[in-house]
Amino acid sequence: MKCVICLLRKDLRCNDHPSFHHLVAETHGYDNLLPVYVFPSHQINLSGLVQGNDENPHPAPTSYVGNYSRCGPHRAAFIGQSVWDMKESLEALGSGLIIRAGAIVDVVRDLAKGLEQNGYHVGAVWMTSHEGTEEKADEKAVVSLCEEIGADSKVWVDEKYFIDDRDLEQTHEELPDIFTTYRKTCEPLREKPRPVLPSLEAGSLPKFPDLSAIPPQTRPFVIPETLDGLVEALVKPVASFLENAPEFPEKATSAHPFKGGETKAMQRLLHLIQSEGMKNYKSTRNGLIGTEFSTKLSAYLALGCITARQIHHHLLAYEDGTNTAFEKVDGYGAGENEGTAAIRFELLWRDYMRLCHQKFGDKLFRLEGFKGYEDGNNTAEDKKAKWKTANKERAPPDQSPDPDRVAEILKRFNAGTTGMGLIDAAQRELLHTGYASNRARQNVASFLAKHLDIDWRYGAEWYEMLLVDYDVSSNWANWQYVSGVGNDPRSEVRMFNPVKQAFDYDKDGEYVRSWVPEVAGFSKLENVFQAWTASEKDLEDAGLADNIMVTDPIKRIDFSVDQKPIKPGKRPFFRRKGRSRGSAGGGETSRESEANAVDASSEAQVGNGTVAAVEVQATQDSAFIRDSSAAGIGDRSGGTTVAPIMAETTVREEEG
Ligand SMILES: Cc1cc2nc3c(=O)[nH]c(=O)nc-3n(C[C@H](O)[C@H](O)[C@H](O)COP(=O)(O)OP(=O)(O)OC[C@H]3O[C@@H](n4cnc5c(N)ncnc54)[C@H](O)[C@@H]3O)c2cc1C
Repeated sequence: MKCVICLLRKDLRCNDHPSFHHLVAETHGYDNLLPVYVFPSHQINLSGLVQGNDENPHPAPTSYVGNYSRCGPHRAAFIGQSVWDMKESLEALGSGLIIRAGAIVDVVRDLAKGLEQNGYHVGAVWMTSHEGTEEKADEKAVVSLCEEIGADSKVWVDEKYFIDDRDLEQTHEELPDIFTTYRKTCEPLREKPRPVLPSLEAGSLPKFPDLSAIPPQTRPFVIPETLDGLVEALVKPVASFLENAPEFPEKATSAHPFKGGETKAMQRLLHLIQSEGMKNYKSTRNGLIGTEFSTKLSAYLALGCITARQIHHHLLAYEDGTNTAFEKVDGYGAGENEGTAAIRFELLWRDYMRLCHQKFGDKLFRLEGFKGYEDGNNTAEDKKAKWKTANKERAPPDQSPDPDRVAEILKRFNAGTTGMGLIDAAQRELLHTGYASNRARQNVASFLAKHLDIDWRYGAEWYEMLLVDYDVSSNWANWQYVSGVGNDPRSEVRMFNPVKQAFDYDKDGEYVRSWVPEVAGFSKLENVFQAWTASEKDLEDAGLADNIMVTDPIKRIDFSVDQKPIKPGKRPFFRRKGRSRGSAGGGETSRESEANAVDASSEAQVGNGTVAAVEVQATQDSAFIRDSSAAGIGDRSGGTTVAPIMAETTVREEEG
């Protein structure tokens, strides 16, 4: 009996799955199909799956710069749920899923050998292509193994993206370095995705092999027999990742309480259309609190529980009025609207991040980013020297702040005790829930890379550990973008003012108050967003006078809503050294100006016990002149002339 092994990785869905579809719709010559998922030892800590007193033969996978776990508890649970859902869905279709742990190629070798011994000939191993150095190495290893054992191999195109790779206008090398230029080659976006593949019907897949013929999981691992058991085993070794982590605050709620899997992904998608979440997306996407402000589809997309074209397809049905399930929704049958267009735009960003990864390869993980050291006006030495590290071996002898201080800052950055309210709230939300909004992520990345000048890869790796929706391309390329080493054409001058951002996007301080309960009692927003600005009395009343966020904030930003610098008298623990600069008013327009102007030339030193000068003064208005005529849906900048000192600080955008 001829069997094909279908190795699943980040394609954890039954529907709109090319290789399953092929097995149902085309002639192929396989009698049996064995779907397999392997928890990969190089990315997930497998110690919780080890039986008895045996030892895990694989070292705990940790990151390169920060030595953090590669996959933390939130994503470990989400992956476990997604795999289990896949198993149940395949069983409902009359097939099944074998779950294994270890090195992918070893698992495939063992399975192929055992199946051959039990009367099944493994004719082929199929897998879907995924980005990532390790993913590519696994693909190569499996292809070599197939050559060794005389089986065919096939690496399928990853079809979970918006525009199919085969329909792109350009090769990887030709990919424009500016998103807008790329986007223009794809318009109109609504016409670009391929149709979704037909749903699978029960009994349509080739037969699952006899269970008795499938070799068991090799020692020392044991795969639990229940979902709860599996999730517990995956989470256990990585559950504790931060000493003295702040407690989950009583008043905070997770924006991402969702469970993994194709079934949940589809439920979420239908809910988003039926609740008008998609229609209203453009105006709500910058929210910070609750489940409804953006789609929360990212984790499902990252694991391939859903494809971007499935999202598009359902939006089409709503826009074209072809699915009565949506007939009561405002805008049914009325064509593309602002919200649905904006979703497509974001999905294209996701495509673009992956294409950049393909174009630049391992530069994705380098400190100097896609840009490299030779780009721009600065020398390679200047560029290298900008980045502070906690690594004593790599730090130059005169690094300021020194590596110990950087290590301390990083601990506080990770724990959310920097004293910068928005950043602390975002970091605490992340560590408790595995999610933070795009707005919060941009601010966090900008804070680390542009305000503190710390090697941005610490942040990217921390995100890699904690994000439930971690995706190698989206995470690292976004970190590069915000850190100014990636594909942001105005990266040198663009940075976020996290205080102004908090005033703009957390208007009542609800987000910061809920995740940083220490500051919840302050009545003035500026105190909520930077506790050190509170009066001595208010600090005493709040029990914060000796709190490190007040006595040693990592950064102080001189910002007030009335555009007046904060008076020195209001800073009880703050010795002002420098003169802050004023800024010209300008006025931001629309969603395009997503960040806010700061004086990049008055950048701070990282606080060093004794406090640095007042580094940044920002006003509510940013000082740039905008030609808003160029901005359309999705365009976040339009043509922009940047004023000499103050710079526009939009997010992720685009050509000037
Ligand atoms: C520093 C940083 C790190 C990030 N790391 C990741 C990551 O590891 N994985 C990830 O999926 N996204 C990442 N993003 C992008 C974005 O923040 C998330 O996709 C988004 O917040 C997820 O929430 P959502 O699904 O509700 O998004 P929505 O606002 O509902 O957007 C819809 C979908 O569009 C895509 N999308 C939206 N914004 C972006 C973007 N900037 N880049 C790429 N795709 C986007 C996502 O697939 C998202 O699910 C990162 C952004 C920043 C600034």
